[in-house]
Amino acid sequence: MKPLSSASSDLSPPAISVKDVSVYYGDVHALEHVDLDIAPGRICGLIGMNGSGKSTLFKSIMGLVKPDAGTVSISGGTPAQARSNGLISYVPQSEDVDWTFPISVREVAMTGRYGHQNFMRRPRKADKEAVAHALEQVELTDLADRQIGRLSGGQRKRAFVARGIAQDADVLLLDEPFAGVDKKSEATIIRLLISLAAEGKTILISTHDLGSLGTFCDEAVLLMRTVLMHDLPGEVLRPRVLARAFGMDVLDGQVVP
Ligand SMILES: Nc1ncnc2c1ncn2[C@@H]1O[C@H](COP(=O)(O)OP(=O)(O)OP(=O)(O)O)[C@@H](O)[C@H]1O
Repeated sequence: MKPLSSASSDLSPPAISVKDVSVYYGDVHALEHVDLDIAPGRICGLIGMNGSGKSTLFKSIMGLVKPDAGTVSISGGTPAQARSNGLISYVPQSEDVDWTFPISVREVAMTGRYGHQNFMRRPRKADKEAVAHALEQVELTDLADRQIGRLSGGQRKRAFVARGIAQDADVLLLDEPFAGVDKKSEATIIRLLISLAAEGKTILISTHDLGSLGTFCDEAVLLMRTVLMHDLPGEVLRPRVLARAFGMDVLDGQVVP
């Protein structure tokens, strides 16, 4: 496991940099003064109880929610620049996806190639090869032509991970990719994340599965509207820290909603 390094080298900016970000939904203070730097090539686990602001943080990093205060940068640029340059990919929570949309698994993965295509968006050989490779990696080649809604929970998550791989994004955000997912899909996703990080990709992943987090993350962040702790997983996952953050909601290493 790599040691925690909050700062990147002087030459390269952090892959993800969140500076004093606050987000309000009316009178709900979802995030307050969040500071977080993640260096390139790291896998960072994001934990926090329900409503602690994890999804809001992802959406702020993606530029889908505009912070009321503070700034976000992705490899030194704005989230909008990162999105239009295909630098960042997002696996949203299942509830945020319209599963009835008439799009196949292959087409979902192909949306990751939009940044590589011209305005006509006609897939070229390189796009088709990247998608085929991504589907193979997530073990969905056999289901490539199936409508996305006709997949299991784990297969749906893997389809979105395939989109990120096909996109060749530098930064991957995964919002609870293990929720409702079988152990095989979870193991496939974890294996892929480790190999993507070894290639230099940066990964921020939220999960309620605290047991698995310690096995593959380089660092962990405990969020409760603000960053309570950012350290090695072994430090953040200490029972005393978790008991303070989650109260009675930690049972056998699992956060119970
Ligand atoms: N669109 C919205 N409008 C109003 N309030 C919102 C909205 N989205 C989130 N909230 C509120 O903001 C706070 C943070 O929500 P968020 O979804 O970011 O938390 P979370 O940590 O992802 O939760 P969970 O673990 O349940 O997914 C909560 O109090 C939530 O009720």
